[in-house]
Amino acid sequence: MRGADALSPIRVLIAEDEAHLGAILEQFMTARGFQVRIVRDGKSALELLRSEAFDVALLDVVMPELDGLEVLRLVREEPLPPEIIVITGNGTIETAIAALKLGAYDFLSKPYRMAEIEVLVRRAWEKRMLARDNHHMQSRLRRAAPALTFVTQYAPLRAVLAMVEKVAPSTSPVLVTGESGTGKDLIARLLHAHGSNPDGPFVDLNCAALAEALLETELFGVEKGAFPGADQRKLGLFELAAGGTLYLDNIGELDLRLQAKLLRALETGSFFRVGGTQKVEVNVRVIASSTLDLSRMVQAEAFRDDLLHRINTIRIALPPLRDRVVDVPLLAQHFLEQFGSPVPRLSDDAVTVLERYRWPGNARELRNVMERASLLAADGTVSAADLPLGADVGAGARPTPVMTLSLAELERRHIAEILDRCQWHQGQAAELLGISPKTLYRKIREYGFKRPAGRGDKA
Ligand SMILES: Nc1ncnc2c1ncn2[C@@H]1O[C@H](COP(=O)(O)OP(=O)(O)OP(=O)(O)O)[C@@H](O)[C@H]1O
Repeated sequence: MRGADALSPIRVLIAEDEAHLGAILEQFMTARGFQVRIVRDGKSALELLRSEAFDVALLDVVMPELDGLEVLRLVREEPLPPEIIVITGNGTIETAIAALKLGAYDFLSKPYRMAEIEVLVRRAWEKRMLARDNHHMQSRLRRAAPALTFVTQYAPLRAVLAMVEKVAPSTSPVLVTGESGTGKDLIARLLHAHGSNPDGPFVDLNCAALAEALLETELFGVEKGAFPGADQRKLGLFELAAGGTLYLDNIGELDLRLQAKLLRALETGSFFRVGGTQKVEVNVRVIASSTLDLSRMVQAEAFRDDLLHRINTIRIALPPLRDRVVDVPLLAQHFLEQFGSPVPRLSDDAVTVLERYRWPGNARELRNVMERASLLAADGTVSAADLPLGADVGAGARPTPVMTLSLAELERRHIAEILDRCQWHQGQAAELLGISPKTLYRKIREYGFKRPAGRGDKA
C-alpha cells in the first residue's frame, strides 16, 4: 500500500480547538508518517482547505468561528474535496447523522483512541485514492493512451533515451525541444511513466491553442466572482496535476506576463488563482516543450531569460526525422503494427520512397502515412504506390491564378490547402506557413474553417 512511508505522505488537516488534544494528535500523526497541518478554529480550517490540497481532514464539531459541520458543508461544495472525518464531542447521534448526510466519510466520538484515528484516516485515504485512480483510469481510457515506446536506432537519440530514464525520477523541470511531430509529447509521457509517481496525474496543455486570458484561468484556476461569468471556483491545471506532471506544450506561446507568473510558481511551488488572495501550494513536475528556438526568443525579448534558465535545467533535444533516416523503416514498421491486423509488410520500393522523403511533419506525418497505407495495402504488402508522398509534391506545384484573387482570399486558400495537406495538424501547418500556432489558430477562427471529422490528432 502507498501511504505514509511512500513518496507522497498522506496529507492531513486537523481542526481541533483544544490546544492540548491538538498537540497530542499532531505529534502522534506526524510520528506515524502523516504530513500534518493543525488549526484551532473553523474559519482557519476552511481557509487552509481551500488553499492547499489535503487527502483527509479531521474536524472537531465544536469550534469557534465556524463549527465543524459548517466547514464540512462548505468544503464539500469545493471541487475535489478531501475525505472528512468529524469528531463529535458530546457524542450525540444526531450530530453524527448530520455529518454523514453532509458527506463526511465517518465520525468519531470523544474520547477516542489514537489507533482508531489512524485506522480511520488510512481508510478514508484509500477511498480517496480509489476514486482518484478510477477517475484517472477513465480519462486515460477515454484518451486511448498511445503506446509508450520510443522507437529509435539512431545512436544520439538512444543516448537521449538513457538520459530520460536517468532524469525521470527527479522533480526538476524539463525542456523538450524539436520540430513538430518529433515525439516531444511522447518523451513527456515517458518521463512521467518513469517518474517518482507514475500513478499521479499527467495533465497537458497546449499553450498555442488558447487565448491569453483563457490560458491564465486554465493554468492557475479562478475564484468565484473574479470576473463577470466566473460563477464558481474552478481549479486550474496546476492544481489538477498535483502530485504528478504538468506538460506545457508550446511554452514559447505564453505571453510575458504569464511567463512571469509561471516562473514564480516554479520557484515557490505556489501561486494565486485568478482573483484569489490565498496562496495555493502544489507539488507538480513541469515539463515544457517548444518547437521554437527559445534562446532566440530571449534575444528578441519575447521570452524571459530567467524562465528559460529555470526550465532549461534538463534539456532534451529531439532531432528531425530527416536527420535520422535509419529510424524511418523502423518507425514505419512500428506504426504498421499499431494499425494493421494482420500487420502488412513493407516492400523494398516502399522503404526506398520513405527513406528519400524529407518528412516535414516528422514521426507524426509518417504515422499518418502508415495509417493510410495499412488500409490500402493489397495482399498484405505496402508498396510505393500506397504512399501518397510523390503526389503531394505534385499538388504543391500546381499553379494558382493569383492575379484574380485578393490578398485575403489568397491567404484563406493557402491556409486551407496547407491544413488539408497536414491533415489538420496545426503545429505542422503553422510551421509550413511560417507563422506561430497561435496566429494560425486565430486565422482558423477568423476564416471560420472547420476541422473535417477524423482529421488531425492534436490541436
Ligand atoms: N520515436 C518514436 N517512436 C514511436 N512513436 C513516435 C516516435 N516519435 C513520435 N512518435 C509518435 O508520433 C506522433 C507524434 O509525436 P508527438 O505528439 O510526441 O510529437 P510532438 O513533438 O509532441 O508534436 P507537436 O510539437 O506537434 O506537439 C505520436 O503519435 C507519437 O506517439
